[in-house]
Amino acid sequence: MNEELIKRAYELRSRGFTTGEIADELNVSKDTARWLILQVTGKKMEEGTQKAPVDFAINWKNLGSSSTRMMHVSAAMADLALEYGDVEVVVGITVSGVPFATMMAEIIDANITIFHPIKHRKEEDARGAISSNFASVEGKKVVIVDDVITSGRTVNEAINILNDLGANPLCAVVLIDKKGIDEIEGVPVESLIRVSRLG
Ligand SMILES: O=P(O)(O)OC[C@H]1O[C@H](OP(=O)(O)OP(=O)(O)O)[C@H](O)[C@@H]1O
Repeated sequence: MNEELIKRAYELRSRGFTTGEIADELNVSKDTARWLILQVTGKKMEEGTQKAPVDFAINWKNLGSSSTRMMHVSAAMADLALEYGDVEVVVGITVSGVPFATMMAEIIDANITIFHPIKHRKEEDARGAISSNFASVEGKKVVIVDDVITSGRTVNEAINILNDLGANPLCAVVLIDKKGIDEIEGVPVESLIRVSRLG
């Protein structure tokens, strides 16, 4: 498995991806992305780089490649969200949170909108932003949806922007929470699969 990841990290690096982008693309931490790259750049004998960081690479392609499977899993995520009461707007984080959010909104008969995190925006002074093509969030009870939490930064950013826009974030729902957190900025985090460190 490591070999496959190392190869993918190398390919991404060859295509000009930064360490942060490789981490995002492979759903691993930046430390892990750095380690993967070092394995093929000849620097692997450097101190501290021989042992792989403790991390999990998430590959949900068997789910993402089937709309039927996505629908079932989105229904389970919607069910988690409904534990926090009526939801008015489902906020999908681009890119991978969007298909889950779209299906969840259909299942619970809520509106849908999309959040672009700052890392996907090009202008130097950009902040994360809610797309103007979709539902507005002001004064609305919203649920934030993404595929994976690694550091929690992206969900944290979404919560701050939604609060600034006058929304009421009820909870964040993700497929896999690699950080195993209960809440971010006072907003509960729910996941279908939660990874917990045992030591
Ligand atoms: O908890 P964090 O450390 O913030 O990482 C999690 C984020 O990273 C991934 O986004 P990315 O932009 O890599 O992928 P995507 O465009 O495929 O959604 C993932 O979809 C989350 O949005």
